[in-house]
Amino acid sequence: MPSLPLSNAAPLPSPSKDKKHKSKKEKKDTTASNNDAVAHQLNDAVSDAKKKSSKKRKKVSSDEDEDDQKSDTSSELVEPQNDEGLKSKDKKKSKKEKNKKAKLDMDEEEEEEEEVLKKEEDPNAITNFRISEPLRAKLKEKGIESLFPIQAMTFDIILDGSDLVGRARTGQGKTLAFVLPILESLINGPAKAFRKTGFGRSPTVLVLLPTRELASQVYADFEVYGGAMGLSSCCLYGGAPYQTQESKLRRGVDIVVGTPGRVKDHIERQNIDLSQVKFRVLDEADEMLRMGFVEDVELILGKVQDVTKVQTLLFSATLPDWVKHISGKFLKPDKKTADLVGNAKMKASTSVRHIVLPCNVSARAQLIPDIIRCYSSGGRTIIFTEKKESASELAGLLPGARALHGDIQQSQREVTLSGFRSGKFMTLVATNVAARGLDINDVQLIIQCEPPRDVEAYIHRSGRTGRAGNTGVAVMLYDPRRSNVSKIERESGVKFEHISAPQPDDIAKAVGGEAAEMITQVSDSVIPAFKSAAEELLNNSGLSAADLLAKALAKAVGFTDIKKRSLLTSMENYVTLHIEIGKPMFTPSFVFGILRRFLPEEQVEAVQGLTLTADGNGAVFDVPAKDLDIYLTGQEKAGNVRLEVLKTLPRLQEREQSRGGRFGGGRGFNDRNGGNRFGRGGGRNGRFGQNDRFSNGRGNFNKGGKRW
Ligand SMILES: Nc1ncnc2c1ncn2[C@@H]1O[C@H](COP(=O)(O)OP(=O)(O)OP(=O)(O)O)[C@@H](O)[C@H]1O
Repeated sequence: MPSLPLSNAAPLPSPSKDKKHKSKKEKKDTTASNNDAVAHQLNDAVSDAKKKSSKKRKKVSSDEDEDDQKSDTSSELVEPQNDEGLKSKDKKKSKKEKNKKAKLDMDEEEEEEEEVLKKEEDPNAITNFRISEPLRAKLKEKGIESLFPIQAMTFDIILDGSDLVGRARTGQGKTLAFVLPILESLINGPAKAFRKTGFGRSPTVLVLLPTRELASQVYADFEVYGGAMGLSSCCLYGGAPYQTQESKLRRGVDIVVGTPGRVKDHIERQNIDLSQVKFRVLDEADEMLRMGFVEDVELILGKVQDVTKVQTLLFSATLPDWVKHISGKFLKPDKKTADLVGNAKMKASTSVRHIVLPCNVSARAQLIPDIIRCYSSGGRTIIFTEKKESASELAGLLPGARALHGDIQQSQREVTLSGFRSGKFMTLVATNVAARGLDINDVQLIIQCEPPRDVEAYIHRSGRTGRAGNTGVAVMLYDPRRSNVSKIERESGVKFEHISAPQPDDIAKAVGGEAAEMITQVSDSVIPAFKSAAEELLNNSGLSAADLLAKALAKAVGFTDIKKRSLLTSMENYVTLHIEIGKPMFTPSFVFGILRRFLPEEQVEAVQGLTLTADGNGAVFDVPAKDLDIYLTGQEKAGNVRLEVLKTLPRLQEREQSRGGRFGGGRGFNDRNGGNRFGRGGGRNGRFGQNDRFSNGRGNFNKGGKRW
């Protein structure tokens, strides 16, 4: 299979773009870029033009200066003007107009020069591609002046008619990588000849995506850019009324974007004729095929009349081997591959700070608001839970948060997502329904409540931030006793930053400035009104003015109390201890045996999260802060046992999860008693059964499970 270079470097536009469909200007430019001699000439021309332009600029500005000086002098005249004066003013006026015209001509010339320079400096400038004027204008309007690497790399391949498998990290613009060349092909390229026109026309483009939200996002892009080219689109997804979709299809559309379930329904209802489709796109292909949609996808794609005349494109940030294997089913043997991830170790977004933080299930709800305070930079946060119920429950516990998952009615899902996009609320708690593809402005922080079951989910969830060259933070909570953090680290190539729960100092640092700002913004008009109460407080509280002000600052940002958290489970009012006995420790039950030798049963029972250290020489566990002395004095009776309060958490032994078995399943966010407290044994099987998955257009996302 022909494969393109595995590199992250912005590729040069390929020579193939010179073959067809060029405007005069593009022809000139692209030919130059592919021919050294011409390139030289172009360079010379550019520098000549630059010189000329700077000379001209100098001339115009000196004329202007002169003129300005003269007019400055004349403006000093306050006497009524005689004829001479008027004549000289007319002269000046016409000179000024001439200069103005020269300046306008210059502006145009300069603009053109700038374009030439841009093309020279940036090989990915949109002017270097066969992108026609209306599309260029729309891209410019959206602030897009140059293509991202995956777009530049695949533009010609797609426009010239090849099937393609495309992979680039999250947020690198894969959507426009297929939208732009498809649109150009329909209007000015090979697909133009085949495109149906007129009322009731059948679609030429079919794009399939795994979720409704993603379908409507990609549809929006086709509306914007396709609309600029006079093409119409429709979006078919479940949970929305059939009627509107049907009437759009009846009127005829050029592009259909949808989820497999609803598209299949329309086929069965004979609402849609896919026989004339010339482009088939599988976006987030691996997810769609993994979710048991293979048969539906096959059925839908199989509706085209002549498969040899159809171009098929497959895109994702993750393309596991089994997808590459299956792609042979849908794509032609001479398909091209554009892989910007390739064999690179790092598969996840490189503009995201990837962090892991140990946390007991019961501590999540209290911990998350502080993580948001410390890491969201005031932007939006998306929190991922494994289960739908957990998403609803957590959204209910976090002020100003809303839930998004497959059990929520479609109309509500849309309201929620648009509220989040528009900034009506800043925290979204979602299942994997929001993991793929969603592109939401200013998402600064991703929190995953526990490690996902596979590396692809980690890559996509963390990729909801750090998009299009921006940076972001992804924090993953985990239970060190039973997590698959190392597996995710290994498979994603991410080097996780290990941190502990934010402590009062961290929180104060994060929100102290905001609190001070709030106080200083209060008008001085309040002082006379509140002064006597303030003085009374100062005199009677026994606290200094600074202490009282500290309290006021805390209260201004919502704190009436601030507690230390343990390093191990992130639980409030717990302290993390380290135990050593001068020889290796192999199992948690062995450590419990040791504790029983010198502690009353009640204290042993109160131990939380006991985990062996990675070096095998000790263990760590949490104890209630109020009983710390009982533990520390207890050790004095126990010979070679050394207990100490930890300041930083050492690397811990991880017990990797087997597929399908997870820890802590079914426990609520506030349930301290459920689950397997001492980490003995594995999780509960069937954790990823039916109710763990989000639903598709027909509520059956999980019908087949992974089959490849
Ligand atoms: N050439 C470009 N210049 C500037 N911004 C761009 C360009 N191309 C795309 N973008 C913006 O980059 C963002 C990410 O694009 P897109 O959603 O297509 O990424 P993606 O690679 O499909 O990500 P994911 O794998 O998460 O689905 C979008 O906001 C998009 O508008």
